[in-house]
Amino acid sequence: MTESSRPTRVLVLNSGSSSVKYQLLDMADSSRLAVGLVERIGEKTSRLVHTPLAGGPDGAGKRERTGPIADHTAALRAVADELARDGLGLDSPELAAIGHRVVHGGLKFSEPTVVDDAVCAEIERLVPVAPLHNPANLTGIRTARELRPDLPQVAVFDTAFHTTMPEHAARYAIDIETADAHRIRRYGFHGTSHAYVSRKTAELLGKDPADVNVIVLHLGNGASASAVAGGRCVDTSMGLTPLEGLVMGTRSGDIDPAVTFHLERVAGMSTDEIDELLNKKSGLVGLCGDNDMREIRRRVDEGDPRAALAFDIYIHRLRKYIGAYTAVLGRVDAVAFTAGVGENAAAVREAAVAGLEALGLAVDAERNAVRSDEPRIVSPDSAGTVVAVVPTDEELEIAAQTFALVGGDRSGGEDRARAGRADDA
Ligand SMILES: Nc1ncnc2c1ncn2[C@@H]1O[C@H](COP(=O)(O)OP(=O)(O)O)[C@@H](O)[C@H]1O
Ligand SMILES: CC(=O)OP(=O)(O)O
Ligand SMILES: [Mg+2]
Repeated sequence: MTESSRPTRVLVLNSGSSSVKYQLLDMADSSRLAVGLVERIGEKTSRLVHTPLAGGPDGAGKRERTGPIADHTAALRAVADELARDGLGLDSPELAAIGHRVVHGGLKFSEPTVVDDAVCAEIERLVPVAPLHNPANLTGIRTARELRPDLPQVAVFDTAFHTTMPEHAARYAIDIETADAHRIRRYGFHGTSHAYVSRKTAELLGKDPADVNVIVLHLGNGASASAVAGGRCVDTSMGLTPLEGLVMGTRSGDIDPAVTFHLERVAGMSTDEIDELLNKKSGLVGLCGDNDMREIRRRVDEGDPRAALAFDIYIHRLRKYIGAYTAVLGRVDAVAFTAGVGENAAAVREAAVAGLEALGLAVDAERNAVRSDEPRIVSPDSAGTVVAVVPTDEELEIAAQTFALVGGDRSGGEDRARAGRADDA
């Protein structure tokens, strides 16, 4: 780095309840310098996998270490040590900022925001509506601030992209005073992915995002659908929390809310037990004991009826959302599949649109079977609506938003961040 050049590197942290995923990117050319993952934090068998990529994208220098990592603070210190071993330490003057995925930003944050004490306090206030995610996000931010107090830390919120939803999509039909008193409404999540994928889908179609209507199906462990009209989110399947909507790895998605009263009154379960049941013991794992779609497909192919039922319920819900968002959008230019399941499970894509020719939807078996990291069309040329696989890249999007906010130097970011905020949550 010469004296006049500005730092261009951004470290992105995605802290989950028991894991930290991270990437170091150079935003001068959007290249990746290192990627890694710490998993099973808090257990004896924690594992850190670190891959430096500066010497080439083959991952040849991959390093792995196992052994207890007590908490997220220890995990981030271990990540900092690994980066330092490659000469990419957090003390580097080439680091422009650290970007953090924050799952719940309420209504206050519709833009990426430079973190200060007030922002931390707001993320903390939202813990009850993102109990699996916000506490880990906050620990990541606090540790990173301790390690580099001089560096801008930018929070990029999962909820931000969905703040454009119209009131009729964002509100629940419950007593309006009660809802407002407790800020109960639909916020939506995975917004960084929905924004990135809807934009990439327009690119794949050779069109301006403003001219394209897309249904994005983000199918990972957590899963959500969104309806994006001309680049703006108009509806999404997750709600007050990431529990609503599609069937997920361990979450139920939509249920009759009276199921919870019934569990309490008739089954004698506590609120915490019901929370745990719906968030961690439901969805695919609750239905068939597995939450990994690869394993479920293997069992389906072997004729396992429980796995087949779980798969069918998952697909049925997905198809209902495709139908619903077709009605919400009126005209659908593309349906884009993304995240671990959406990008890799051809059987899910095929089943999700089977028999929907009347909606213009179909997959071409040969195209659908292709494995690739590139965005690609899997529908036949004759289909009225494009079905596409568009790999998501939340880390790149977080890095880009972070870098754009701090302007590649350490001034000005805060004012712009504040200007981007809505009035109140
Ligand atoms: N080849 C594959 N076929 C089917 N499913 C896959 C494949 N690879 C990954 N998955 C699914 O992707 C899921 C993880 O997706 P991902 O987007 O990484 O989730 P998250 O970010 O929520 O951890 C796994 O649970 C697994 O079911
Ligand atoms: C919001 C959410 O569900 O995130 P994840 O898929 O990472 O659990
Ligand atoms: Mg994910």
